[in-house]
Amino acid sequence: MTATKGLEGIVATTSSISSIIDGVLTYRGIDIDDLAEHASFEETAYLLWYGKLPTQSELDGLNRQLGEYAAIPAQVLEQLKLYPKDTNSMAALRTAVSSLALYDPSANDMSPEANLNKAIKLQAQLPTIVAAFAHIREGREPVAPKAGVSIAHNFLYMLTGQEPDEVAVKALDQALVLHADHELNASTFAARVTVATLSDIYSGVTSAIGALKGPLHGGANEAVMVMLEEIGSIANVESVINQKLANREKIMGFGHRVYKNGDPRAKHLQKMSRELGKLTGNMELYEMSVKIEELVTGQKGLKPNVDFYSASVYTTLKIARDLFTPIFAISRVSGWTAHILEQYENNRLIRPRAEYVGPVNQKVKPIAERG
Ligand SMILES: CC(=O)SCCNC(=O)CCNC(=O)[C@H](O)C(C)(C)COP(=O)(O)OP(=O)(O)OC[C@H]1O[C@@H](n2cnc3c(N)ncnc32)[C@H](O)[C@@H]1OP(=O)(O)O
Ligand SMILES: O=C([O-])CC(=O)C(=O)O
Repeated sequence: MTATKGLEGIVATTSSISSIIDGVLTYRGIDIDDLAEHASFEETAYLLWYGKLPTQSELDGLNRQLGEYAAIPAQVLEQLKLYPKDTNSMAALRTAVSSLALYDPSANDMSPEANLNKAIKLQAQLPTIVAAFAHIREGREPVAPKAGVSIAHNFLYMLTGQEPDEVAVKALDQALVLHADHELNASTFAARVTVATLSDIYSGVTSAIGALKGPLHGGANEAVMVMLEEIGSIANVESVINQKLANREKIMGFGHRVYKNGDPRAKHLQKMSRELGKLTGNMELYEMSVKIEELVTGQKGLKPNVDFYSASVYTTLKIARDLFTPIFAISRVSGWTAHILEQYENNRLIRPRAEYVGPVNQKVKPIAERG
């Protein structure tokens, strides 16, 4: 038995949800480039759950459900008010999602219909939790969700209490499409491992949020913004990045376990970052990002991943840095839940082996003789 560090190259399951083949990402066989240009996030979520794009009446039905479920239980809202105000926003989301299960009478109903319904509920409720926490930690009352608008629109509305402009809604909607699923990434794997014990969907999504939080995965989008802030201005990019590379520090938002020739999602986010910069008359974050890319790709051959340009996109949309990873979760919960449903459909416990490298033939010494 020989271990493969980080399970690199190990094929751990079959799946018909998303694929990465020769650097091309598809959801249910549709190229991400096509979806990013022509599908809304709600259509994309439907595609992930049901395996096909919705007709207009199916989409209307899903939107109605999302609207009905968007309010979170009053108890969860009250609990959010008890969290320390400086709670990490992903920790708050993880805890709140876990507690949603306590107030859902169908939490342990394992029928496929109940699980699909809970997937839609989770999709509807995550944005409400994230926006509510953003207000509560500042001592403000949360803004209640409204029905009849898209998830992107509703989220921006709940965050600011004002009607968002169309450009911002469109940009966020496209970012949500791009982040919705990604084969067997770490958080999706965590979700599948959890539910493969036949634990409930809330446990699976709670595990996934915990895995997404780390800076080697979803947490990288926030870490990219920390780096951009540390650099401060375009004049400092070269010296700071060269120093980091010389120190063999990781440059956040670069590199990928699967893509070695570039992440197909990054170009969409780069374009969005450029267009939003132009529209707002402030191109500095975009220009700094392009310069960083030139240096890192030039010197290390590493390409930007999905997290790199999303940092400048969200900042230009005036979203607080520590909400970037929760926004990733708002999108990825569609993929996590699609994978959870797929795991339940054809389940087997996920239980790999470990290659033992510790001491052998040890004995229990009397306590007085232990060093
Ligand atoms: C949504 C997402 O999860 S996308 C990924 C988000 N994460 C990040 O952006 C964090 C920065 N990137 C990384 O840490 C890595 O590239 C990962 C975690 C994404 C992939 O990691 P792995 O496949 O395990 O690659 P690994 O860490 O082994 O890197 C291979 C080599 O490239 C280097 N490398 C990889 N990424 C980077 C980076 N961002 N900056 C500098 N060097 C890097 C490593 O130091 C290593 O060099 P070495 O062989 O000289 O030691
Ligand atoms: O697939 C991965 O390893 C990470 C990633 O890009 C994602 O989850 O979107």
